[in-house]
Amino acid sequence: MRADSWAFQSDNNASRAMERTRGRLACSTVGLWLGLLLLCSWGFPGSAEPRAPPENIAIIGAGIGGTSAAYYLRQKFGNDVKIDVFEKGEVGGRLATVTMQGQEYESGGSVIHPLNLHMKRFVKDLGLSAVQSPSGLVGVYNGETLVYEESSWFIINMIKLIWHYGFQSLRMHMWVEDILDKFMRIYRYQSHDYAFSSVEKLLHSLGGDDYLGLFNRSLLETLQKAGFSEKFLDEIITPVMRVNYGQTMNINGFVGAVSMSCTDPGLWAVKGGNKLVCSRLLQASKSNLISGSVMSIEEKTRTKQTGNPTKVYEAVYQTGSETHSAFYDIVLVATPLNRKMSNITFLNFDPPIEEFHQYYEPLVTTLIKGQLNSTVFTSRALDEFDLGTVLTTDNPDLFINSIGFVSSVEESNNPQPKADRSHVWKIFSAGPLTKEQILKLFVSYDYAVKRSWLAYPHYTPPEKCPSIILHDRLYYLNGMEVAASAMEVSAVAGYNAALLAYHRWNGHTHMIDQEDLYEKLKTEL
Ligand SMILES: Cc1cc2nc3c(=O)[nH]c(=O)nc-3n(C[C@H](O)[C@H](O)[C@H](O)COP(=O)(O)OP(=O)(O)OC[C@H]3O[C@@H](n4cnc5c(N)ncnc54)[C@H](O)[C@@H]3O)c2cc1C
Ligand SMILES: CC(C)=CCC/C(C)=C/CC/C(C)=C/CSC[C@H](N)C(=O)O
Repeated sequence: MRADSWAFQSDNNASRAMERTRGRLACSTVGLWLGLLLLCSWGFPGSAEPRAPPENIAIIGAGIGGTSAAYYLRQKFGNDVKIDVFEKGEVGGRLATVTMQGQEYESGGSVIHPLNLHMKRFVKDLGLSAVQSPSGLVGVYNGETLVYEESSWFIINMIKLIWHYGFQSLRMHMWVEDILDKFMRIYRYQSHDYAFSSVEKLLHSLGGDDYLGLFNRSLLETLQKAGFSEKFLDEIITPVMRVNYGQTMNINGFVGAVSMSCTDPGLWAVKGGNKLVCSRLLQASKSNLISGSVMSIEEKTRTKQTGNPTKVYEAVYQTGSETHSAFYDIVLVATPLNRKMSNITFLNFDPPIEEFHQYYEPLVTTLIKGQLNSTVFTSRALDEFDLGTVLTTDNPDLFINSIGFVSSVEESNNPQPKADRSHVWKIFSAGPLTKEQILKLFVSYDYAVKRSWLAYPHYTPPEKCPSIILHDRLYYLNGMEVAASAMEVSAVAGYNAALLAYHRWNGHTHMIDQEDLYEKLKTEL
């Protein structure tokens, strides 16, 4: 009510009324100030003045997941927080190279999709450059013969594909494109700072129940229901799953689509090696790299300089033969949690943090410089053999998943064979190759280098992804690999965990697990 409306009343009434008004105004002014004070200390919804940042954050693992999380945590929390990144092996993790005759070759994560926007952005912002991945002709071998061979003539290829499989190849392409389009919604959500507390909620936000359904059903079931023929699935889809994930069509439909997207043109890699992205992210985030293995995490109460008792996490870690410990306000676990890969114990949590038993598929990468014995695959002589990659069908007699020629991390074009027609070839197999097996594949060879991996989750849908929030301020990134394992997915997981940690620290609940984000953000520029 406005005070001037009382001016027409009698003096007494007016003065009493004025007093009442002043009283009310005083009350409401006090109320207003109190309200303002409270809002300042709690934060305005939406435009929050963040609470003081955490003092110390730990990230366990310096692969692409951990280093991208460090980068985004720095952006969100600013320069006052100390970020320690623990790494028990090499920075890069599953992004790694092997050296042959002074040249480096990718032995882990190799190819990046042209629409992997986080990786693209990293390369641009961190002063790196991209090289095109080799795109030789592809053939499919079933143990007896090449059941499919690509031609260098686009039109002949189309005719061959339609002749063998009708329009299934085109339909497959459209199916993958739709899934990729929806995946790309995550970039919009993340650029608006939205975070998700579970992988299921993230997938659901991308495309609703159908999208989540992809993750819960096998690729085989999904594609059979969609009417793809057994011949097409055996001769085209299975070989692609074998080269990319070393598994069959029993993997989930989402990772199946991610794998199929590797048949798109324009795949690329980072000049000098993909692992450079990780070391540059560490530098750019001004993190402190600790070369050590984290053994346990336990919640403790500590009295900080302010005198207030505060809950923190104690990380016990080993560097060489020495054991140390340090305290953190927030911890991000950026490595698969299983005994063989990270062996981290969560001590005295109530309720206990569950043990994860995700089985990771053993896979061996062998790089060989030599002259291929093309007669293994075809009766044609080597000088008529023009395939750059041979994929294989699901035949138990075959001892390789694939073989393909590769270029070094410095080469920017398709590798040229040497005068003796020798190339560097990369072979994926479930186990290490014996000398006899190598001699079967090569007429002669100069060098062979192998690297064994626990490469990807063994996919067995329907699956439940581990929670991203393991405890109050303790986060887990690699549950996302249960949906699909790829560099870009780890970068998405790293960004999501950084946003989640930031919003939960500041109480921004409205930025977490928003429903219908796609619709809500449609009108935003
Ligand atoms: C052979 C192979 C080929 C691949 N090809 C591709 C590809 O072409 N394209 C693609 O996109 N993806 C590919 N991938 C998948 C991709 O490499 C991974 O999805 C991605 O690199 C995983 O990154 P990450 O940071 O989540 O995990 P990791 O890279 O595994 O990082 C985890 C890190 O944590 C460290 N660590 C573990 N425990 C501890 C501990 N207790 N204390 C301290 N440190 C610890 C590890 O040493 C490791 O460095 C491939 C993977 C393999 C193995
Ligand atoms: C996340 C999205 C939408 C796309 C990523 C596509 C991609 C690059 C997936 C990687 C799949 C993978 C694990 C490939 C391993 S083998 C790669 C290559 N054939 C090689 O020879 O090294």
